[in-house]
Amino acid sequence: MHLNIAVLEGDGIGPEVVAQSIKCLRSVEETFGHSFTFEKGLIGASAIKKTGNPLPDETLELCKRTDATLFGALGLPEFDDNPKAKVWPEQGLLRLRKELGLFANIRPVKVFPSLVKQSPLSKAQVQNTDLVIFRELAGGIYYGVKTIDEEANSATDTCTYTEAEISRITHLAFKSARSRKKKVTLVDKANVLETSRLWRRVVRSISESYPDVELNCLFIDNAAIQMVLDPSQFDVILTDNMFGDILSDQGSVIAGSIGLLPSASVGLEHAMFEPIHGSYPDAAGKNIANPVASILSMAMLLQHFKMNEESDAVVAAVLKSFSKKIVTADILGSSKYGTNYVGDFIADNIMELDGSFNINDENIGLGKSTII
Ligand SMILES: NC(=O)C1=CN([C@@H]2O[C@H](COP(=O)(O)OP(=O)(O)OC[C@H]3O[C@@H](n4cnc5c(N)ncnc54)[C@H](O)[C@@H]3O)[C@@H](O)[C@H]2O)C=CC1
Ligand SMILES: CC(C)CC(=O)C(=O)O
Ligand SMILES: [Mg+2]
Repeated sequence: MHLNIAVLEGDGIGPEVVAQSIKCLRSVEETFGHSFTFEKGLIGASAIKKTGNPLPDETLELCKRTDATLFGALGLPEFDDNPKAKVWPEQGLLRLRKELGLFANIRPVKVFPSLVKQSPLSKAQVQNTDLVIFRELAGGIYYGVKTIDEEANSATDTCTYTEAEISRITHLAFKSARSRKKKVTLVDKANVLETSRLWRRVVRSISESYPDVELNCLFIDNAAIQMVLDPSQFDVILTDNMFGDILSDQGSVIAGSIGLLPSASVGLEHAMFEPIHGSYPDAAGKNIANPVASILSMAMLLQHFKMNEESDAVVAAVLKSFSKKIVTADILGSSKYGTNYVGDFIADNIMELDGSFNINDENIGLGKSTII
């Protein structure tokens, strides 16, 4: 298969972790006889510095005409909370997601057997954790009307959702649950927020079309507790943009490190694959960032194109790196291995599987039918 992939490295550790994914894709290309081409685009702080725009037109056009986008991370401290900044790197990512129609961000949270000890939770609490968060990605408070009144020192952010926005991701979440443990948990704040009440009405109504899937609803504050106490109780978590953003970072602690968790951002026409972490500016250029979240996001890209054997081969190589303790310091404090070394090891160990690797036990937590 030939794929033309847009590569948006972004800022901070973005370029370093994406470089490892490309290395691994070269290995997949060689092992399985595919052909991948890569076209780079600017986004984020580096795009602002070069063009004044966090999402230049060429980048948007690139992502629209290529088969898929591999994204690193963006953001730099000089822009964060800076009242003098006129534009923020994050505006580039939010606009990109909107323009590409990426309405669902699928974030699997899996505790890999060889990393159970890395979780701050006990083995009993985490060993059966295998959940996936369906985070609405194109609406909600991140996109609502904002105001700032400098004189009065007051500001507004507005959270808006429509039935159509809730409905499209809800169907995806229920379809995913059907191929998993048949359970959807809607996480919201319906005791306070009108948008959450709308979510409940729409989701409950849609759930009637999926009688084989159990639906329950949980307030976000309780969900945060439950996720730490007993993450294995969850299968598919369906939630809005901001709650999903925050809850998935919490999930990453359970898995052992935010440097492990991948995601797929999908819509009807386009798809983008991005680690859940940010640009970790303190680590930029130090060769210490964990590349696994980016590499597993790339594995989700392969799944998206039905290259399941190829995706499994990447996951198998990642698992081998865990079992041989070829990991970065966020996983094992005493580790002396850097981003590049771990990336090289994983790329070198991508090979056709001989059948002894049971992907059903060791997958990255994503049922094969979850991606549209
Ligand atoms: N998708 C994106 O591009 C995102 C961008 N951001 C931006 O990133 C910048 C930094 O934000 P933070 O809140 O510090 O979040 P962050 O995710 O960049 O880093 C938080 C902490 O997570 C750990 N971490 C993150 N990635 C890691 C990796 N690959 N390997 C090992 N450890 C890792 C580090 O301990 C780090 O201090 C900000 O400008 C923020 O707006 C934040 C989240 C997502
Ligand atoms: C710009 C932010 C919404 C990025 C982020 O934190 C995320 O998508 O996880
Ligand atoms: Mg986030």
